[in-house]
Amino acid sequence: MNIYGASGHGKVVFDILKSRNIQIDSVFDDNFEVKEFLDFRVIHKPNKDQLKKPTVLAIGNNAIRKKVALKYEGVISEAISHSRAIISENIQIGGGTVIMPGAIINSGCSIGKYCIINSGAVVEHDVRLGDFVHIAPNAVLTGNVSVAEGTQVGTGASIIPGVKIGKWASIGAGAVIIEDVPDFAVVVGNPGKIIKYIDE
Ligand SMILES: CC(=O)SCCNC(=O)CCNC(=O)[C@H](O)C(C)(C)COP(=O)(O)OP(=O)(O)OC[C@H]1O[C@@H](n2cnc3c(N)ncnc32)[C@H](O)[C@@H]1OP(=O)(O)O
Repeated sequence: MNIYGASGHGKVVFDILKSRNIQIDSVFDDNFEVKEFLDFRVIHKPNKDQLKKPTVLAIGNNAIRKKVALKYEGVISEAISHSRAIISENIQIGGGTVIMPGAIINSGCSIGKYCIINSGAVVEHDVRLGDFVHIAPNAVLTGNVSVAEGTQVGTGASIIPGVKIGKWASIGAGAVIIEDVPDFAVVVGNPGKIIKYIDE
């Protein structure tokens, strides 16, 4: 399998693959200044042969991940998870999603494509996540929460049951979200308040 993204996030993806005894063939990155990644020489323009192996996207930024995912859609891997994540068998999960160590995903969830469920995040029963969502470390999504495409839920944020969060929004680290959040909103604090909107 290949890793696309010679970054800190890429190192955690590397550990996920190792936890599943999956061989890493090549590491790609668009940045020509990044030449090495762990024991790998970074490839900047992968050729057709190199792209025959399934490729895991290891790009933390949701918008950049979307751009690269659309370019390489045919070669992106199935969802992958660390062997020490706890994942219900009764969930749906889209290709290209990565689940870090210690994450918990409970029954009835529907997780989109190309999401990141980061270390120790809790995704409770019946949560729905759109594509390109990032749930940062230790964030907690309680039952029946929904998060639309491209939104980042910051580290340690908590969202009470049933709240709906719009697309391409950003929930600040440690925020406590007790009401619905509109598209593109940036929300911080306890209780969460909108401080601005992200430029579309
Ligand atoms: C493995 C990994 O590392 S995964 C990485 C996960 N990443 C995260 O969790 C990051 C989450 N991001 C944040 O919390 C960011 O601060 C954001 C997105 C909420 C805001 O970022 P920016 O748009 O750059 O806002 P900026 O830093 O200019 O702050 C704007 C105001 O909000 C305040 N603010 C920013 N973040 C927070 C926060 N989490 N909680 C409370 N207040 C905050 C700032 O103090 C500032 O207040 P002021 O105007 O009174 O000075």
